[in-house]
Amino acid sequence: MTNKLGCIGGGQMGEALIKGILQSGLYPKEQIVVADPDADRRQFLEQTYSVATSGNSADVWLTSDTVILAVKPQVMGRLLRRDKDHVSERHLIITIAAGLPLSFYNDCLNARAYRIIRVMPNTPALVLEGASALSGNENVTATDLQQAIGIFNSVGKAIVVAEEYLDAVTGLSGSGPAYVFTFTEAMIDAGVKCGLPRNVAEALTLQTILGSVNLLRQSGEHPAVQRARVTSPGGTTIAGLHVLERAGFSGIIIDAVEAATRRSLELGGKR
Ligand SMILES: NC(=O)C1=CN([C@@H]2O[C@H](COP(=O)(O)OP(=O)(O)OC[C@H]3O[C@@H](n4cnc5c(N)ncnc54)[C@H](OP(=O)(O)O)[C@@H]3O)[C@@H](O)[C@H]2O)C=CC1
Ligand SMILES: O=C(O)[C@@H]1CCC=N1
Repeated sequence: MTNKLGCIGGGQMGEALIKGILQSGLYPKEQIVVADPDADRRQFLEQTYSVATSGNSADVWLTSDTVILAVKPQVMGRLLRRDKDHVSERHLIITIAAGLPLSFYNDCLNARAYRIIRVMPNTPALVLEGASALSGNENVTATDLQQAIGIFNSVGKAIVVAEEYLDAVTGLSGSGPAYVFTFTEAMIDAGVKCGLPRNVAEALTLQTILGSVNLLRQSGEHPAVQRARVTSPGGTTIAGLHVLERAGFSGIIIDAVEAATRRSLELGGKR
């Protein structure tokens, strides 16, 4: 047992997980190694997080018992077929790639006995507020699952789901931060359009979103109940909500999550 955590792919999500894991203290920097082909990227990761890096993913398999696969789904097959001689039963393989089913990994590695956990995290892991759902294959033990839950709980909240749900998770919470950022940007612009200085619009928008989420969490009430409390008869809110619903706001959000879920299924070759 080396107890090292390896990450193959030091891009947006690899970095988010490393930063979050270091911040949480789950692994010290000495126990983390990251592989990425881009020398500038490796230098950035070394300088920013003081972790070891390598341009060759084989180094990660050699030094680590737990390996997070954080490369794009489109390059995963090539990577696994190239690295398969370095992979063994001692590895706990954790993949965060969108769409690719657990069966894909065993097919690429020509093996049935590997312990593989598929996870869909999201970028708020950077600030320890990530949302992750995960599912393991038939070889995964309760200890493996606890280890993966520990890693993703260290950067937010992790839940175990049946694998069949992971494409919908990808469409909802994996891609979700992008919808929230788009909504946030639109709210800020709306404040500016209505005459607020940009910094005022930004501060009010961020606090409104944060406060609304905390209110939902702490009250435990359905969003519709809280929405009704904001909406005075004949008042301002109903005027705004009328415009949102006439434009199909709820339907657009549902369509977006459904489209992203469909794309995840496509990436996995299911449609
Ligand atoms: N971004 C997100 O919000 C989320 C992403 N994911 C999943 O995480 C994975 C990574 O996504 P993301 O971080 O956004 O993508 P990025 O493109 O930012 O990161 C992928 C990194 O992997 C590197 N890479 C490519 N080939 C290899 C290789 N053979 N060995 C080691 N590293 C390699 C890439 O280098 P180079 O660019 O030089 O090729 C790049 O730095 C994807 O599978 C995605 O589906 C999951 C949840 C959320
Ligand atoms: O856009 C993507 O494909 C990845 C997966 C979920 C979030 N980002």
